[in-house]
Amino acid sequence: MPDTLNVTTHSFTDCDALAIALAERVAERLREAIAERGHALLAVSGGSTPRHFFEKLSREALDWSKVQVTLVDERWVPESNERSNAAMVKTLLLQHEASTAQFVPLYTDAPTPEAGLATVRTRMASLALPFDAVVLGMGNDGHTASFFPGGDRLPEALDLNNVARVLPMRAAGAGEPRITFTLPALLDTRALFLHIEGEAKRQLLADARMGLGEAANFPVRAVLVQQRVPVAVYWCP
Ligand SMILES: O=C(O)[C@H](O)[C@@H](O)[C@H](O)[C@H](O)COP(=O)(O)O
Repeated sequence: MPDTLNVTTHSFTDCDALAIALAERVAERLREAIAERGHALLAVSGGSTPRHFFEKLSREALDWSKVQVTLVDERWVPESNERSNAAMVKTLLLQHEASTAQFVPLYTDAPTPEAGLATVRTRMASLALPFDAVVLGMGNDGHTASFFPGGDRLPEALDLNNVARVLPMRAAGAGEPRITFTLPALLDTRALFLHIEGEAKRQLLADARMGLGEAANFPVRAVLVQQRVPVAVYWCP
């Protein structure tokens, strides 16, 4: 059901149905890209929400050897750390059918994201942009990717005229330093999904979209009000 010009919400009665539907939709985009261009590029989120979606997507039959997978953002921790998004993607997504996909990490072994930035930028320059699908999540504080409220480089990250694709980000609510694709980089996609679960996030997203109260300043609002690419919200209770 279209909510506004740019946001369409797909609501599911249970989260298993959502994971199946989102996996099918993303797989379809990847197959189309491979048919049209010979390769596909997918960016996914970390955090806890996408786990079930990753498992479903990993079983989708397509030529995964032609797919590059990266993250919309990463916590600056090695893969041995349980908070590593890369480790989760490798375990839950790059298995089964998807085991032959090429993973392009945002993390390097530099001590900080600032110190690793040049290496990450070089690595990301090899991506065959635009993305074919970007799957965002959202935190309870209204962040998406690493666009955290109060983030030290938030204005730069949300600046639609910024030519930088990746930026370090530090914020009180982030847990650890982060590295993130910028908003204009993430909007350079053929399909944009926002996957959220639970009533609290549904309400928060609705408030952010309407610009109500505290949510008017939540970074996720920048994704909802931009007019570059339609947003498909996938929600389950
Ligand atoms: O590294 C991360 O933290 C994510 O990429 C982040 O942007 C995530 O999407 C939200 O924090 C939601 O996280 P949950 O799914 O755990 O609520």
